[in-house]
Amino acid sequence: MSTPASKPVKRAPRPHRRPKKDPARSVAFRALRAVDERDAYANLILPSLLREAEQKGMDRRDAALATELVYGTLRLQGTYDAIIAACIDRPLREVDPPVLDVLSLGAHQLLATRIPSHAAVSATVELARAEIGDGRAKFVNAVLRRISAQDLDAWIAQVAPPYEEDAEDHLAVVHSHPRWVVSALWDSLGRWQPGAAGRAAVEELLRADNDRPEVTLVARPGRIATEQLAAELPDSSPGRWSPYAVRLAEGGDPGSLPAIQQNQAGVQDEGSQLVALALAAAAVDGPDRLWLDGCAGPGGKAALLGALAAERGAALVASERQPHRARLVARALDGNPGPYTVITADGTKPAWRPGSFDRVLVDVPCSGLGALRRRPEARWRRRPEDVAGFGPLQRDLLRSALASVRVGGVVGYATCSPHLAETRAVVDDVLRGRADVEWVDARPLLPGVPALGEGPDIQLWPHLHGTDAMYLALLRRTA
Ligand SMILES: C[S@@+](CC[C@H](N)C(=O)[O-])C[C@H]1O[C@@H](n2cnc3c(N)ncnc32)[C@H](O)[C@@H]1O
Repeated sequence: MSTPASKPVKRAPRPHRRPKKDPARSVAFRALRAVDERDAYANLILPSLLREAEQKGMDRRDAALATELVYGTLRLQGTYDAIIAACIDRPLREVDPPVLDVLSLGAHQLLATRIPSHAAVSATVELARAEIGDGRAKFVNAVLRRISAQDLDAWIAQVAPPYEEDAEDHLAVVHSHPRWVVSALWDSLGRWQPGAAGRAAVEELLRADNDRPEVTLVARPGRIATEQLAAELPDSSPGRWSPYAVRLAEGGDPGSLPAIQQNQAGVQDEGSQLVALALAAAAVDGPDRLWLDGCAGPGGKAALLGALAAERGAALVASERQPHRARLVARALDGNPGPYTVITADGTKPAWRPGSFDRVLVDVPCSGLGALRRRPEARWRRRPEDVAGFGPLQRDLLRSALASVRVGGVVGYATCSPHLAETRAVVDDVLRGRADVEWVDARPLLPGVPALGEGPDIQLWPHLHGTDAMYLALLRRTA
């Protein structure tokens, strides 16, 4: 029996397989899109996406993975962009932003986590199928396979320009900072640490910006003892410099602590604690009854100042221009052991008589280049012109603070930026030609804190002090 010539068989189309659900990567992708599209802040959008996903059953491990993916990808975006650019044959700016976000998430898993390469590629391609479609998923697959061909060090050696040719460009790619930020940080480090601002030191600083910062709490004096707060947190360790600081073990959730819920303690970087402590420790001539925080929102320093003021029978006025931030200040001060008032006011047009206060803090709006550890997207969003933009307001707020303090009283001018244009340059400009103000050396007011430079003002550094890069100048009215 002969078999009939077989007809060409028409292959049945492969059944469409739905992409697998991966809650961690999907949350991470949505967070990156929100940061990119809506200028969302990762530290605000991510917790709300996680809460939503947890209600649908996401577990803690996936939440931790999503957090690592979002923060890690945003921090190392500059390095990943250079690597992705080397793996595609068109300019990076021609890649659709959602595709680029998926690629960056994949690059982070491949180059900076312990996720095995095959799992990182397949999970990211699944994510691409679910979020941006099958066609683009193929492109993602091809690019990720190229990226997976070598490790991060090999990629950096390939894509970063040689240090000897252009040191700042090299560091910008290796440590994932915009070039202008590398330049500004290096200038400032050179000003404050002249003997220790070579390549190794600036690399340590840039690396510290890419480390996950530990969470530090402040035990507000008069409300809870530091030891008592520490006892509530078994794996915590004492602060390095502030007697009120308690450092949380990794993975702790401070929001759930009774001491935080009752305002006895707060989340506060040690650098911010030191600013408040130094201002409170500065000598004033005469009475010490009324303190002002002129830029108080959201209220971290005001809450510490209020507690310190209460200990010596002084009152605090906490002033903030934006009503919603003034409400946060009121919440932070709620239950303060001594008298305080929260007002909504423009600090450049004081709502009080000149010379009303014994101590004044102005923690002015700034570029935030000292807190890049905490705000992973900030370095990509900020522009050099922002720094110049803050200048007039910073000068006005300092002038106004000097007018608000009485003769013999002290003003603290603080920024969470080490950019010289926002720190010493502002103070020098405001003091130029004035004979009624003297510098107070801030260094002895921070006992035990090393590497504070030649004074009288101080600059803290993440790599040297483990704090945000806070700046503080203390100034006394003399006439
Ligand atoms: C760096 S933040 C202060 C942080 C605060 N000291 C803390 O530790 O929580 C600067 C604050 O100044 C406020 N601000 C901006 N312009 C102001 C003005 N003209 N008068 C008063 N506050 C102002 C901003 O709204 C912002 O809340």
